[in-house]
Amino acid sequence: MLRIAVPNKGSLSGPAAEMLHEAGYQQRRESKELRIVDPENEVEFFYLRPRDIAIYVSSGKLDIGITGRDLLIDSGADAEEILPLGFARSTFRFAAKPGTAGGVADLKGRTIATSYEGIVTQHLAEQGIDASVVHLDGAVETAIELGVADAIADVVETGTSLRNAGLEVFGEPIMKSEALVIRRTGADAEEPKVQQFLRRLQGVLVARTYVMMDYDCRVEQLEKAVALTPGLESPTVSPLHNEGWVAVRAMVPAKEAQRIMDDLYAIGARAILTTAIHACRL
Ligand SMILES: Nc1ncnc2c1ncn2[C@@H]1O[C@H](COP(=O)(O)OP(=O)(O)OP(=O)(O)O)[C@@H](O)[C@H]1O
Ligand SMILES: O=P(O)(O)OC[C@H]1O[C@H](OP(=O)(O)OP(=O)(O)O)[C@H](O)[C@@H]1O
Ligand SMILES: [Mg+2]
Repeated sequence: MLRIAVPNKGSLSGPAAEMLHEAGYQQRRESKELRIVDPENEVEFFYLRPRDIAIYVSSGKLDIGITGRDLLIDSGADAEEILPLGFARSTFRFAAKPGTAGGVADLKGRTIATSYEGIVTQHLAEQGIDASVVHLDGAVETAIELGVADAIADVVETGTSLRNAGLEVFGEPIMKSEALVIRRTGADAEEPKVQQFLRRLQGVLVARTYVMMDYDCRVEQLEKAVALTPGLESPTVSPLHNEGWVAVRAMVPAKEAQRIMDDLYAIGARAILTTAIHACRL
C-alpha cells in the first residue's frame, strides 16, 4: 500500500484534496480525520501539518507527500520534488516600510521576522549578510509595526497582506514556490505504485490545462489548420461525407482556445467546438 502525506490545513489542503479526488482517490469526509485507507486504489493518506510533511517523507515512513517548495526547502529535510502541481503558487520575499530598505544589503545588522527561518538564514548566509532572524508562527506583517523586527520575509501571492500592513517588497524574490509531490531523496524512482500515482496526477494536470478541439475544414486549408492545432502528438484527421472537407480533432491549451478558434475561423474552418477533458493518460 502506497503511503501518502497530504496537508491537513492551510492554503495547500483544499486544492490538494480536490486534485486527489479528481485523480480518483477517496478523500476524508471531515476535516478531523487524520488518516484514511483507500483499499481499491491501494493507498493510505495521512493528513499532516504542511510543515511536517517533508520530515515524514524524508524519514522513509511515508512514500510520498504533497507540500510547498518553500516548506520543503525551509525544513532542510532530505526529500526532493518529483512533480510540480501548479497550485499554491507564491513568491517568497523581503518586505519593509517604504524607504527603509532598497536591497538585501540594507539588512546588515537588522532584525528580520519570518515563519521560514531556514530559507532566510540560508539566503542571508549566501549573500554574506550578517542579520538577526526572529521566528514567528504567522501574521509576520505585524512584527514591524510592533517593533519586533525591521523587515520581514514572507509568502507573497497577490501582495494584499503587505499592502494592508503598509509594507513594500524589496530586493529580488528569494524563491518561487508551488505545491509539489515530494519523495525521500534518492528513493526508487521506478517504483510502479509511485509511477501510477504520478501518472494519475499528471492526467489531472493535463485535463485542467487542455481542451479537446474539433472542427471541419477544407482539404486545401488542412496544413494551415494543423499548424494552428498541432495537438500533442499529431491531430486526428477524418474524411467528411462532403468531398473536399475533413474533420480535425486535437488537444489545445485551454488558455489559447478562443484565439485558436478565431484563427481557424479566419482560414475557413467551421463547426469549431471545444470540449473539456475529464481525465487522461498521455
Ligand atoms: N496566499 C497564498 N497564496 C498561495 N500560496 C500560499 C499562500 N499562503 C501560503 N501559501 C503556500 O502555502 C504553503 C504554506 O502552507 P501553510 O498551511 O503552512 O500556511 P498557510 O496556507 O499560510 O496556512 P495557515 O497560515 O493558515 O496555517 C506554502 O507553500 C506557501 O507558499
Ligand atoms: O500576498 P497575499 O495574497 O496577501 O498572500 C500572502 C499571505 O498569505 C499568507 O498568510 P495567511 O493568511 O495564511 O496568514 P499567516 O501569515 O498567519 O500564515 C502568507 O503568510 C501571507 O501573509
Ligand atoms: Mg499562513
